[in-house]
Amino acid sequence: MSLPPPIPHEEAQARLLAMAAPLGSERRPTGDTAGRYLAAPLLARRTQPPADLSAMDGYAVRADELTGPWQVVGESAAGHPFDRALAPGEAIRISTGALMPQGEAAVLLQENAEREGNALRLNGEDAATPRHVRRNGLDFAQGDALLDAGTRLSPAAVALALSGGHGTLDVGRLPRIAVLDSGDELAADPESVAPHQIPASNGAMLAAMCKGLVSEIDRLGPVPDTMEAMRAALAQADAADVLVTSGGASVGDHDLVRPALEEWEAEIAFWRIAMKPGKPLLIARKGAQFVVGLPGNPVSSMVTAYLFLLPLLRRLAGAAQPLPRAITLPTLDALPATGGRAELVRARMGDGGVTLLGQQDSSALRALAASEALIARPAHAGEAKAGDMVAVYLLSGGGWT
Ligand SMILES: Nc1nc2c(c(=O)[nH]1)N[C@H]1C(S)=C(S)[C@@H](COP(=O)(O)OP(=O)(O)OC[C@H]3O[C@@H](n4cnc5c(N)ncnc54)[C@H](O)[C@@H]3O)O[C@H]1N2
Ligand code: MOO
Repeated sequence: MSLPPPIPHEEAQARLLAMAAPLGSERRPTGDTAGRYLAAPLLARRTQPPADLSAMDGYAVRADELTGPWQVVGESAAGHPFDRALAPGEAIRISTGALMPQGEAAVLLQENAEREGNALRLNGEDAATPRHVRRNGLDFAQGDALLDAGTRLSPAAVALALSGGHGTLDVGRLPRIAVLDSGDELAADPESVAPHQIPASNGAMLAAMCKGLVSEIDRLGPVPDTMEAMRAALAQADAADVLVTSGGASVGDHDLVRPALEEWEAEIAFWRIAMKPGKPLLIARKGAQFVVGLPGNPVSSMVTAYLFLLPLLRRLAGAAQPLPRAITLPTLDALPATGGRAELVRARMGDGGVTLLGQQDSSALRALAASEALIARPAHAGEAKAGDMVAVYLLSGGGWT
């Protein structure tokens, strides 16, 4: 069999994303949209703050009377405004977030005031100042652009949308996926594993990675290495927007994913990527459905899911920027020169940089579970010395999922 030459992973990512478009949108209560992607630009429906507010607890005074003394004539509490301008010599009690009185006014901090009955004066510390006033529209004004289409709704973005007067939001519809484990050696029950078997672990790992980006996950398999079994399993994947397979993607006699997909009438878009781990990655389409065929080795499966599957799901869910973002950090260890494939090296965060994990075999789950970052080394790179800057994807506490 003559094999297609492996393509660079950046090119493969671009080709995959160019094939995909957002699935459409649905309207959801804003409070339920964290993690979703905004389907349209969001404009403010109101101004925030809607009036000048006090930023501190204390007293509101006239802006032309910053040193007093004053007479306290009332109060503005949050939600209970004082509804007139101050006359000369007047002050009102004011709390943080409460409306300032009408007219130009300033705030005297409570800690800087001395009060006896309603008589109020400075206590020798700072005078009243307009700096403690939050001006009308400080955050945004009605009609301002708050968020772009395709933005991921972080918890803060949800708060912003609510503050902007939006009780519901149009967000991208989430894809439905099927995740298929394949291989004769896989045991479904990790507590009952014959010596010639290993527990099926990729499906659960992949499902966990996709959670939050999908509406439903159908788990299929483990599917034995026969065309009949594969045929039966694929027949159950018809409702999925994306079918994810792991294993059986390489060139062995029992690697049936590709022939089974072809028989299922999926069209192979590309197969084989110049990256380590992850060379046998396969992308196919059946009508509007995508197939992401991940390599079976657990590390290869995870890394290719991170670089291809999750970006595809994000794009389908409406993300404007679906790819993970690498940052640059010093490597604390020397790294060997690379060959013809880009390398994704499992690493941990160290003191002032990244440090590589000892076991880099693509079957090694212990090192994978310990990894907090992937160092991305280009193909044909020379040796890196300790202290050299390298591109890093953060998987833990900052993973761009
Ligand atoms: N002659 C060649 N052999 C191989 C090549 C190659 O280019 N030429 N590529 C190697 C690379 S790179 C990888 S990666 C593997 C991937 O092969 P497959 O995708 O066909 O995966 P399998 O052979 O089915 O399985 C590999 C490995 O992973 C274990 N596995 C599979 N599925 C699961 C699962 N759901 N849970 C846990 N573990 C799983 C499986 O038992 C194998 O140990 O091919 C190389 N070979
Ligand atoms: O690419 Mo395989 O994924 O090297 O083990």
